Amino acid sequence: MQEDKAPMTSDHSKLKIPHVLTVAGSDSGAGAGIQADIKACAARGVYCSTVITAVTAQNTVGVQGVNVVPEDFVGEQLKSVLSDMEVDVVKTGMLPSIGIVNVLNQSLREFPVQALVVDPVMVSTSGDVLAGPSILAGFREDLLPLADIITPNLKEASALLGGQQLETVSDMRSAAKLLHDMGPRNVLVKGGDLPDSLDAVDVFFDGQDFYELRSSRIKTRNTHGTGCSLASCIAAELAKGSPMLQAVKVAKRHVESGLDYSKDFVIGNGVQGPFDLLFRLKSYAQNSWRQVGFNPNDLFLYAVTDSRMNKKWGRSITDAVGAAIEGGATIVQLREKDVETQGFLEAAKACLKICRSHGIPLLINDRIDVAIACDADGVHVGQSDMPARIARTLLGPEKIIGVSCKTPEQAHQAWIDGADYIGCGGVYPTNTKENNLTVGLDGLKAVCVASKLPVVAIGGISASNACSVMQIGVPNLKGVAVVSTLFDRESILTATRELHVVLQEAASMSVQRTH
Ligand SMILES: Cc1ncc(COP(=O)(O)OP(=O)(O)O)c(N)n1
Ligand SMILES: Cc1nc(C(=O)O)sc1CCOP(=O)(O)O
Ligand SMILES: [Mg+2]
Repeated sequence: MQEDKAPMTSDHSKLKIPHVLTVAGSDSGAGAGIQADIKACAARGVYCSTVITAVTAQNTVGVQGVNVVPEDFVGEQLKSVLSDMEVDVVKTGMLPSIGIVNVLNQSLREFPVQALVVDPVMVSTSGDVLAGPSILAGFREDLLPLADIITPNLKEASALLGGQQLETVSDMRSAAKLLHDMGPRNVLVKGGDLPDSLDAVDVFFDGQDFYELRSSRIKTRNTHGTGCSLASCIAAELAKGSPMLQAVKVAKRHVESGLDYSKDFVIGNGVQGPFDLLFRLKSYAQNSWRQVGFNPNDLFLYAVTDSRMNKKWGRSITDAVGAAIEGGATIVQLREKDVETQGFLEAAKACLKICRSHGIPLLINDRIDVAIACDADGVHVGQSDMPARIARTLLGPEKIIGVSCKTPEQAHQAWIDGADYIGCGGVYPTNTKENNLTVGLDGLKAVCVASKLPVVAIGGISASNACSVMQIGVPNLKGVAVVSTLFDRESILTATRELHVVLQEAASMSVQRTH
């Protein structure tokens, strides 16, 4: 042992991460199996280790091949993880041989865990058989009695019950009861394939009470992996310490949202596509997988909307935003102070469409919730709004965050908090924002000089004074943000064009000065 190395410590009290071990097959198409389990646990914020029982060649068409991992090596993987890594919950998926069922059984007796979730995978959703009838006996005799919950679909429940037909919710209740008699402490019979059912109904039985868990049926071909993901979400919630029914309900809701978010994905040519539980992929649904990121030059002509002005001139917010973009606005902020949340969200979605079609970023003033709900490009917050640091946590690393600052200290804090730019004002007195402190050109300059972030000037700026603002001679002042100059005018298009011309002239003058 090297003398200068710090001794290993076994102090695990620092942060115990909930841990699910999934014992399942690999799905090369990554919709189901081990891949789905890892995604589900990640989405639920739980660590996931893996024991691979088989490697399958599969895609959206079906299963083309299965290579079963020798049972000794499954045992070796189980021992590696269970002997060392403090697993809370074991979740099983594809167990393709009776030998593997036996090895698992022995391992669980040697290394007991808090809970065992058994998803009795036998037939893939494409109809391919993943575990033959010989395994049924192993399931029934060895695994079900150890399980805290089993999660069969209708076909699997029927197979475990010797081929009994299950066609109604009442059949599902009887099946849940019979399966419960085989030893598991809880049973969830999934009714996704129930004929003539408008809702998706699952029956949960805890040995005493039945619960019919209903949700609306989401029309999509992308359902491959829902079973594995549901069982993994249940395991993840149990690992966090949730009671069983609560874990099942949360998992079901999570899978439903995943189905909804990924319902329009086009992956593969087969009849059944994968769905994805990593919600951030939802932005794919809006085609916003374009490269994202903040370009400080976008602050050049920053249009900030105002619902009162639109009302006064009798125009819709979408017309206002469209005209500002046509006139040369390079970024748009929706600052709708007196609209209700639902109206704001609808307006934001409509404006986002227009902005995306022109490659113009759209930010939301104050309302992080609305920005998240419509997947806007970012937010602008002031000193008494949601702190930028928290906004960053909520919005993630890619979204744009702007912060209003009137002093160098605030500018420094905005940088520490992970903001992308600073809005500094009021440069001049303004009627748009009540009781706004005017900092003047000197105040603007002091903030720009202190700021490590790009700055946009705001407050009382118009085509007649924008040139003086841009000429204060600091390289990180990137543009002006304006409300009334654009939106309290008869023609937004003309007003934006006028300001754009002035800003371009100011920019070319500053280029001439530096040469
Ligand atoms: C670009 C830009 N700069 C400053 C502000 C003002 O934000 P805030 O101080 O939060 O005031 P309200 O706009 O919320 O009244 C801004 N909106 N945009
Ligand atoms: C929204 C806002 N913030 C300001 C600040 O000083 O932070 S001034 C302001 C209003 C800007 O409107 P107009 O362009 O009509 O003067
Ligand atoms: Mg604000």
